[in-house]
Formats: sequence, structure tokens, C-alpha cells
Amino acid sequence: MSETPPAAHRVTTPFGERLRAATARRGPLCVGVDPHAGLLREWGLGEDVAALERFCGTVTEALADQVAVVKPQSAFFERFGSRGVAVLERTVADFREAGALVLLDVKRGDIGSTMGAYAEAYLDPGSPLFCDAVTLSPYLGYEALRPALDLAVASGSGVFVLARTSNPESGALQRARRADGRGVAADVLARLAGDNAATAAGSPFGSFGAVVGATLAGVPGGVGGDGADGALTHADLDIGGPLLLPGLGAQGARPEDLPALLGPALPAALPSVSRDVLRHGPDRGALRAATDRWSGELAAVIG
Ligand SMILES: O=c1ccn([C@@H]2O[C@H](COP(=O)(O)O)[C@@H](O)[C@H]2O)c(=O)[nH]1
Repeated sequence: MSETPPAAHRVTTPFGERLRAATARRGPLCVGVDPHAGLLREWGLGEDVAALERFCGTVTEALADQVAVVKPQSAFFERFGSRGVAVLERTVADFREAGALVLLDVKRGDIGSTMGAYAEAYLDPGSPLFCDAVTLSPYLGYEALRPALDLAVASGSGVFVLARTSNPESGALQRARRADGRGVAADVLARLAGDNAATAAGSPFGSFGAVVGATLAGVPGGVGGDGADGALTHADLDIGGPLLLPGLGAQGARPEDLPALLGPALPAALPSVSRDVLRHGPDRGALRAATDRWSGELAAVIG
């Protein structure tokens, strides 16, 4: 990787602190940038790289100076091959330049040596795809993520590790119990809490976050119960870092679900909405208005 990162990529303040400052300034919402084929059609665009570029340009112009965090979904760019990835690189750079934090939803997780290469791709400030944070999957083993966790600390970036995801199929694996009786997702959260405690010295909010589905409030075996059957308790969510909450809007969760979902961990919430904002495009004013509505409703609940 390059030895002298471009000035725009150099970061000195840890991600957790930058996230706190950004949400204090711009509100608690993360907007997902998911250029679904269906959305491209609804926006009157084609289904090619030029359409992808138009879509992302519009979302950037509309929202980059408004939202605290954007979360491009890598899959919707990768499906167009290298030219799609080039659009992703530009989109990441444009959002960052306008002051939005970029969390790339790419869900990487691999054996340690390969993980090192993924870490360099997204968390090395010299990389063309350097982001403020990425999503990671711990299901090849939490410790396999160590190269990314170490590089995140060194580069002032963050990670969000899948714990209990929003999809209906997630429970069978993520609620499974380990030999010591602890649920798999609860174990991921406990490890994140340990890593935040070890690395966030002097900072009230760590840079290692978790992904927890907003869809899981009040769901049997979901989140907020007593921990039976591998479900998560509110105490499990106390990781000393942010909780990324996908599942609002199109997947059915609502802002008013969040207090029951998170309990005392509510202030750590980073709720994320993709389709339910993007369906208001391509009109920039309508995209901004939808973002304002979501942001206001979430701020009223999270405080
Ligand atoms: O548990 C998870 C983890 C990630 N996602 C991602 O978030 C968005 C959700 O999009 P919506 O349109 O707001 O439903 C999408 O990119 C998913 O891959 C998730 O939904 N659940």
C-alpha cells in the first residue's frame, strides 16, 4: 500500500469519537446507499454503469451535507464489475469530502492472512477504497478478524461486526449455544466489549460496533428478553461502542421499536434506512425531506 496517504484519507481522531461528533451535528440516522435494480428502474434510469453513476451522483448531491453516516452496499456496485467498483470509489470519496462518514457494508470475514488483505482494501488510508468503517462477519471466527481490528485502531477507522442480523433466517446460527452455554451472538458482543475496553482508553465510545437487526424487538428469541435459547439480553448490548441497526422501513421495523429493543443501550444506536429513503428519489428535495423525517422521528426516540 502507498506510504503517503492522500491528505483527504488521513484520520487522527478514532472512529468512535468522530461518529459521536457527526451524529451530534447531523442527527442519528445512517442512510444506506443501495442502488437496487428496482430502484434504478423506479428512478427512470437504465440498468448499467451510467445509471449507477447517475443514481449515486444524485444521492450524494442530495444528502452528503445532511446525514452523519452513509452506508453504501458494496454488492450493488460489485455486480457491475470493475466499473461499478470505480463508481463506489468515487461515491465514497464524494461523501467523505462533504463531511459524511462512510460505512461500507461489505460483510468481510476470512482466515487471518486473507483478512489482512481485506483490511488493507478498506481500512488502510492509502487504499482507493479507504472508508471510515466497514461491516465484518465473524462467522469464520471472531479472532480471524484481528488484522482488521488492529488496522482499524491504527488508522482511526471503525468496524461493525455482525452479531444478530435482521433477516428471518439469522436465528438458527446466531442463537446457537456454545459449549459454555453462551449464545453465539452474545459471545460476539462480549468480545467486542472486551476489545472496546482494551483500545478506547480515555474515550467514552469505542470504534468497534455491532450489527443488530432493528427487526428483533419483541420477537421471541430476538433481543431484550432474558437470554433464554441464545437470545440477546439488554446487558449483552452494552459493548462500549455503536450498534448499527438495519431493518427499519422496508423490513418493517419502526423508530418506536428501538427503546424496547435496546433498553439502556439506546444512546449507542446508529439506525440505518436504505430503501425507505431512496424510494423518494430522484427528486433531491424529496430525498432530503424523507431523510429529515426519519432523522426527526429517530432523534425523538433516541434523544
Ligand atoms: O442484519 C443486517 C445487516 C445488513 N443489512 C443491510 O442493510 C441494508 C438494509 O436495507 P433496507 O432497504 O433499509 O432494508 C441492506 O444493504 C442490507 O444488506 C441488513 O438489512 N440486515
